[in-house]
Amino acid sequence: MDEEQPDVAPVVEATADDIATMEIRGAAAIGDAAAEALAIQAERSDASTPTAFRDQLRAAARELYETRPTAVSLPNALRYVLRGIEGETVPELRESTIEQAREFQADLEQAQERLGEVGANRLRDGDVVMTHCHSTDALSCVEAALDAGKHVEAIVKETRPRKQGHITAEQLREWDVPVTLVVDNAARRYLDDADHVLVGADSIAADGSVINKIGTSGLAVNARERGVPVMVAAQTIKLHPDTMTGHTVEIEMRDESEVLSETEYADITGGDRADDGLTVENPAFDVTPPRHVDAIVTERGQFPPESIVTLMRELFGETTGEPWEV
Ligand SMILES: O=C(COP(=O)(O)O)[C@H](O)[C@H](O)COP(=O)(O)O
Repeated sequence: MDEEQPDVAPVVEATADDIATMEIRGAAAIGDAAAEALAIQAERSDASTPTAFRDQLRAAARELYETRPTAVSLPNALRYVLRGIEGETVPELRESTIEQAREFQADLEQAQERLGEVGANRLRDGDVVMTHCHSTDALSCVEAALDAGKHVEAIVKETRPRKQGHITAEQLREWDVPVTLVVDNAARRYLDDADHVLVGADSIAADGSVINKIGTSGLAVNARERGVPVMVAAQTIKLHPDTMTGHTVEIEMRDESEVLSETEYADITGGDRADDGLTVENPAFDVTPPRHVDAIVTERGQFPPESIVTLMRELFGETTGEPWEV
């Protein structure tokens, strides 16, 4: 008989679903939502013993962890909360879990602000940035530059297939930043008009490789060829500690329906769904090697990609592991 699964609050399942379906998207937002879900799990737990409480929390963390594999902000958020919990009784454990989650969320917000100030120092008055996908870490650099009185303009890549660039364009227009929206294939042409490529990250590996939205690596290669510096804005929850011990970052493969509608599929195959001659691949992220990155901007300062491992070791030591596993 299956061992009875510990009760997980419905809001945790709803949050996990929102992350998996990208209702909640972007590494920072995903980390924040995971911490929030653990806090609510703790608040609503009906556990009668400390062991039952911890079992429920681990089950909630596993459910959240299994949503999307690439943004390390998700496991880093789960580790931060689960590792910091103290207490002997259920009320003590409940309070400690909520406290840890709120601390993580506050740190996230402060880190993004500090990161923005560091990144803004790299932006001169009148600079043009080219963006890819939608990164709140990257845009915090633009916001800080605007707050410092600098004029910034943006060339925004739409970022197929889900066009997250539209979110970036909307945010920049709210800040009255002039925006030129282009299709992804136009990026190389418009690099001539850009002073920086400014992107975010889902994970940063120990060798300085940057895992971010699909298309980032090609943009970085073109930027290098055009002599446009590539700035990666990534707070330290994006550092992927498992890569210090040789693990690689899983690249999420998303559904073909994001690339091709049923109608388009039928048009191509003449309506023959059984046509196995058509394959649609939809990797959501790619890996940009450190040689194509000029600076990784964090809340702890900026780092050449080759030296990010020193910060990773300082912050994460050798400890990684998955405290949600029984
Ligand atoms: O690749 C994406 C989002 O991918 P998706 O839309 O598939 O989640 C973003 O550039 C990073 O997550 C950084 O975002 P932030 O700086 O906001 O953490």
